[in-house]
Amino acid sequence: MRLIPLEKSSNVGLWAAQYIVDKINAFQPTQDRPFVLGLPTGSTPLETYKHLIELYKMGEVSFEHVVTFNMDEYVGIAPSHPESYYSFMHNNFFDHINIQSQNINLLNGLADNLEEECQRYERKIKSYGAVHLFMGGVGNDGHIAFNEPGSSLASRTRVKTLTMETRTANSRFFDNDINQVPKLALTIGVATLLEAKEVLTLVTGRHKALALQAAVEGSVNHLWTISALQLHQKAIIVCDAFSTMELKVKTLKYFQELEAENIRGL
Ligand SMILES: N[C@@H]1[C@@H](O)[C@H](O)[C@@H](COP(=O)(O)O)O[C@@H]1O
Repeated sequence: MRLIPLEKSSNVGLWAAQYIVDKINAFQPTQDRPFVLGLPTGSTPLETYKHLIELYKMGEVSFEHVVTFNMDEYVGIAPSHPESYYSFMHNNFFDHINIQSQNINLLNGLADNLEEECQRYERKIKSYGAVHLFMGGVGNDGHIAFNEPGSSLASRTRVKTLTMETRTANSRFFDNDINQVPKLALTIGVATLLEAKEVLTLVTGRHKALALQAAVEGSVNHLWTISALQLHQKAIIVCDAFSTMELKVKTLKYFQELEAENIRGL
């Protein structure tokens, strides 16, 4: 695992955006050989999306031959709902870049048969071989995508019941009314995520400190699904200073020294 400890949360977005752009450009994607990018929602990646849009507008990257797969979607709200992940992705990213609409993949939380929808998604990912780079965030309780505490580390895309903690955290997007927050979601599984060639996780803020500790210093444990990243060959966590509060000084120093070249000035 690589841990990139940066000072400010704004630097996390900048670092991640530049990393993604460099990966896409090095891959030199074409129509027949697209770059496959996995994407999250949430407040944390907003800064990254902002920088990706800027880099696109500056001509530093093209998304014409990029295929995207989102991590998750609420069950029971229409794509047109302002808080659907469909709306989030279009408003904050897709509508501002040159991605082709047929290259955008999101789970459909209104599908008649949710099980079949999840299997369709898994098949679609497999049809591209693998996701080249999956960006993600983490919940306060260490969940990745919507793989809540206790999720099987072998899980695949499926329907998941959201915990009270997640619904409470996300109620800020639903007029602070937990009753408006969907109780179910569709989410890629932990195993689905681990099959990506590379996983880039963004962690910012004091409220994520325990999750970061579980990811880096904890043992692999289904109660903190983020810890499954320890099983991945190429996992990168990029974080700000606030989120490192629960790490041992020794741990932090170790990664700071390892990454000295990559974090200079950030
Ligand atoms: N399903 C999403 C996760 O993918 C995301 O990582 C998490 C944290 O979001 P935020 O970045 O807003 O803290 O929120 C939701 O639960």
